[in-house]
Amino acid sequence: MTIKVAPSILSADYINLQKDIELIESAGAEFVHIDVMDGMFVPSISYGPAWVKALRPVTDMVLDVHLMVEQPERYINVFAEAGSDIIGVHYEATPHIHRALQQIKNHGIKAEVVINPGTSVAAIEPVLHMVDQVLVMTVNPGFGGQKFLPETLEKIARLAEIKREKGYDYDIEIDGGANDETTKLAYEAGATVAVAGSYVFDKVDPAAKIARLKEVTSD
Ligand SMILES: O=C(CO)[C@@H](O)[C@H](O)COP(=O)(O)O
Ligand SMILES: [Fe+2]
Repeated sequence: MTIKVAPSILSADYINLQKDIELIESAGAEFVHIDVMDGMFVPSISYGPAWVKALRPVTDMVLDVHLMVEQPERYINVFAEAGSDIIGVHYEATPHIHRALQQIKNHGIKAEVVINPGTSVAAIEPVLHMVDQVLVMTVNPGFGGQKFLPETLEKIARLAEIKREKGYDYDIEIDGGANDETTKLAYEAGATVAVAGSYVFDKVDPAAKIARLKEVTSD
């Protein structure tokens, strides 16, 4: 088995996005990670549902939408209708995380709960039975190119333990500062999906970077 790779288009070439999408897909990436930022929950503003709609017909990769927005309930329907396969909502962004996850599932797509580095696994235990994926932020959200926070490894291991104990089958995704070294550590702790933005796109050969993430996690 190897980790599933989810390149984040936050670090892609927006003018030639289709070229980057084709490149990562042919290199074996399973997911494409779409970071939606509202300028409130995080300082940056990125892109909206029109991007998901535009990407849908040009790829078979899983469209993995990470909503970094306040009160994500306001936007779940439009992102689902745009063609998202997975929608992730932050525990910290709504007082109604259970309802937000239900709202995603009502569209017949996968629901993901996301936790910031300062949030414990215990906070989301009551909703783990209903999620398809848990995203452990391995940096504070808002920007690409930050350094992986090693203290998040403990949370990955705890989520893997709960998964085994309770017989859940959610994917455990990491996001932020992923490279060949940090992805290997996260994989060993139990991560099954790695988001990688700058590591994949900032260097000369994205396909080689994807292959490297697969190589360091093959067992
Ligand atoms: O959600 C986010 C940032 O908030 C990410 O998905 C970034 O796009 C990851 O970028 P790298 O740390 O891999 O450069
Ligand atoms: Fe992300």
